[in-house]
Amino acid sequence: MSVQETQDLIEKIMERLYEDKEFITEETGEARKRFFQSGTEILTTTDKIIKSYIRVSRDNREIERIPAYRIQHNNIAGFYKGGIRFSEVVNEEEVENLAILMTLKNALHELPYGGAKGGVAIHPNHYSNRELNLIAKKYVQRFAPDIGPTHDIPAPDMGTNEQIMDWMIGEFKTINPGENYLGAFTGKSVVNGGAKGRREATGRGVYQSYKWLLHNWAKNTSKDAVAEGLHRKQWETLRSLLAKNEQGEAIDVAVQGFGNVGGVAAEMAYKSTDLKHRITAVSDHQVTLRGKEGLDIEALLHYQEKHGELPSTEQKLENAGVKAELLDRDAIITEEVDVLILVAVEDQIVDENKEKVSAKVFVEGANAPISTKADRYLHDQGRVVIPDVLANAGGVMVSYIEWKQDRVTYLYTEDEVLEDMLNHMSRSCEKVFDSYFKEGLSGIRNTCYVHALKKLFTLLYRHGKLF
Ligand SMILES: NC(=O)c1ccc[n+]([C@@H]2O[C@H](COP(=O)([O-])OP(=O)(O)OC[C@H]3O[C@@H](n4cnc5c(N)ncnc54)[C@H](O)[C@@H]3O)[C@@H](O)[C@H]2O)c1
Repeated sequence: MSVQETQDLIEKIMERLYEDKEFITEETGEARKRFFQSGTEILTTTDKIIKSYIRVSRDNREIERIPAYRIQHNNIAGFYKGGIRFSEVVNEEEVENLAILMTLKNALHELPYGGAKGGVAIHPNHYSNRELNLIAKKYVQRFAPDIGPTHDIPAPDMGTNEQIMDWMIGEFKTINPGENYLGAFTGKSVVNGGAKGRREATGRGVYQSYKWLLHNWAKNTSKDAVAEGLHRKQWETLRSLLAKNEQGEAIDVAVQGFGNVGGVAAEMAYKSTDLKHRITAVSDHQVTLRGKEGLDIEALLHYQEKHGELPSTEQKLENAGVKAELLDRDAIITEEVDVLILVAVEDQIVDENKEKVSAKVFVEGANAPISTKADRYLHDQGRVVIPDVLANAGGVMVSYIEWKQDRVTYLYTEDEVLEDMLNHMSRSCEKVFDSYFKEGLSGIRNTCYVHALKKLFTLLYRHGKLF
């Protein structure tokens, strides 16, 4: 999804909210029109885009200039919040879009944060630890005036981890002596004030959003309780998956991306006792592995932990003790499965390949892996897309817990953290799926945007920001 697509969707939903006379009943006529125009302008405009270059001296003594970004979209709901991504394809447009999605995600899940995102255009595997440490510290030096526990709070994202956050907080502390530094970054190591269970949180949340829809909702909701039309088709889609389990068959699942989030989501589906799954394909940046009888996910996780990637040759598969067919990286998109969990990068299902996918349920663990047009196409076919803003918020939910514990210097237990996150995710799912299926709103993503934009617009209105 591009920035333009996201902004267009925001505009469309704001028009809908303007027409909804039960929303902000105090304002009518010209004043109402003006307020909604003004709210739409604010929410489709990014507050601040900061681009810089990080100069790094490589181990071979060459000097490299690397583009780096911090983009703050909106903070009406609270301090800016969003991850920092290390990826060679990072660019301004991508980071801005991700910052907008963070504003929407935090509002949807009622977290007291606005939206931001950061990025550094490197492939982390091509840099030594010394070089990564330098890049992390220089990033903080460049962006320090715009970061802080009560201003903008970064976290890990693709290509970054708790080690990078620890280096960043170390530098932040050096630059800002005497300040409350711990809450300036989340996703740190536990010894450094991080929340227990943070690494698993996003993957577990991704799986929870899917499990909640199938196991808690579809299982217990009759067709009559669903709005007529497409939504009933989608109810049938979900019931067809449950029917497989009832007949003793497994639900076939493919997981694109086998990193922090994808690995955990795959493991949750693999080990689930509430629903019976067979993981028939997984992929990473090099390869798709197919195992029609079900892949040994535990062995693959073990291999991934040791080598940082999936086995991509016959010899490596043998070393991993895994039986699988080796396919092209992108083959996973068109695998014949019931559920496709997308946890790699943006723009994986787009206009060009949307007709070739065969899954019935899609879970967006990554941000924006399905384009607006493809989403509409899948929706019109009665298939179900659980969108990024809903599905992948487990990480930021736990970041909120981490930020709170860093303010009072109290360490929540892992059970407390994960229980809090899973309950939070279930509440969000209930809110979204109830209004989507019962009120017949058009698309689950649109439903999420309606909830998020109602909250953001109400805050702008109550703060007196609209004229
Ligand atoms: N980590 C979080 O807490 C978090 C939170 C919200 C959203 N996300 C999103 O989830 C996605 C994955 O994040 P992560 O933290 O697991 O990252 P990661 O770097 O740990 O893993 C990314 C995985 O995707 C694979 N990959 C990269 N390019 C690919 C491609 N073109 N095709 C197939 N696989 C590819 C990598 O090999 C790796 O297995 C990202 O889009 C990220 O923005 C992450």
